[in-house]
Amino acid sequence: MTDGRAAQLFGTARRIVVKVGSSSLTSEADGQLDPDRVQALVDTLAAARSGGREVVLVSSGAIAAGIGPLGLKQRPNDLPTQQAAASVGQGLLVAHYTRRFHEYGWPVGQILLTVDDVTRQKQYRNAYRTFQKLLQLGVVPIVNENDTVATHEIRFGDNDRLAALVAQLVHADALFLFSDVDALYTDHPSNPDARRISVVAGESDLSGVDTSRTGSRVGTGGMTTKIEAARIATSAGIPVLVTAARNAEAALNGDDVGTRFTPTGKRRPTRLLWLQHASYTAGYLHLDWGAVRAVVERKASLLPIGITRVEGDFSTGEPVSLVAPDGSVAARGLVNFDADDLRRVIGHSIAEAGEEFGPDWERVAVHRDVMVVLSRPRSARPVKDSAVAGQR
Ligand SMILES: Nc1ncnc2c1ncn2[C@@H]1O[C@H](COP(=O)(O)OP(=O)(O)O)[C@@H](O)[C@H]1O
Ligand SMILES: N[C@@H](CCC(=O)OP(=O)(O)O)C(=O)O
Repeated sequence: MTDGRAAQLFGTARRIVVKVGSSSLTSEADGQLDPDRVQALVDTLAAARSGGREVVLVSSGAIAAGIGPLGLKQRPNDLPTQQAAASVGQGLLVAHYTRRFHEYGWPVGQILLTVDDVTRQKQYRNAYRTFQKLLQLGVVPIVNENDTVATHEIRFGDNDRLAALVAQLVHADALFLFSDVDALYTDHPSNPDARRISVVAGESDLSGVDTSRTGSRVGTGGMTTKIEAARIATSAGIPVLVTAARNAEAALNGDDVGTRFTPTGKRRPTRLLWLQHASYTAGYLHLDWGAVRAVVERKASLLPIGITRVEGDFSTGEPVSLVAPDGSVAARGLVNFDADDLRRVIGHSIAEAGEEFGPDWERVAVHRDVMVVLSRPRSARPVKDSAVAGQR
């Protein structure tokens, strides 16, 4: 895709997901919600809505908005206080948005999501239908993680990845990630030698880019989570623009601002994409190499005979990771057995399982129709992948 075309895509995208970070909604002095910043963002988004575009806003800032009313000095670091601050702040945040959008005649609807809502098939479908209905009714959905009930194990923690999953979920034409920094740079922007990267067309454009320093006092994840979010969205064919919230109008117009991530994958039906990028896995099925090859190369269903070990305490229908003997995750899928039942049949053929336990047991462990093979095998235990059942 040429640069000009990519730019045009952002200017013409009809259904857009806009994510705004805490750093863009708060005042630098005290980290508390800044109504003027909220107003400036709403001015731009309401204009886009009035121009016929469908807007889904993923807004951080609940914890920041709770700082003042709770008399806290700064953003809390411990989970219970974060949950309390989010509980107080989320209502205030949405009240601001409701008032501002109302001035332009647009109703807003709050959607608080947990990891389960975008990882479990039934909840995913349910969330999809809710978004569809809201958009059909002309509502601007305002999304945040349900921080008040999220725990360390089952938490996105940052809204960047959540926004990418929401962009997939609603089949967005483009995803905008608004932050306090105007683009991705080759190094932390405080380094005078850091240069803006205007287009990322693939992984090679990211080689040598340093995002190790985290960002603002109130934000989470810095640029690292934005790049990960961009990977998720672009692999589903959705272009991503990272820039500062103050550039929102220019970004929505398709002007040359920020960093554009061009699609790397084709637009596909989203039925299984959530599985690929789900942070939550209910358990791990350790496979022998024969089973890995069958699943990855022949796109076959996974049979119990190819499983050497079952880890976790999952129920039928939950997402599990399929782990190769070298520890990489080769695929993810919805498991066809409860963990304890699966332990009884691993290493056996389907016929043997049927003979021993009855015809109900004659089934594959993970059917290929509910499995995604990962194009980039992942380490079995990335930080976010540690939410194994048993801790839940
Ligand atoms: N290579 C880089 N290019 C741009 N920003 C970077 C880079 N590395 C780290 N950062 C930091 O990432 C921050 C944005 O992330 P974050 O504070 O989490 O924002 P938000 O709250 O908008 O999600 C920037 O303010 C900047 O300090
Ligand atoms: N869900 C949290 C946001 C987490 C967070 O800080 O995200 P971000 O500012 O986007 O890096 C909140 O509303 O406070």
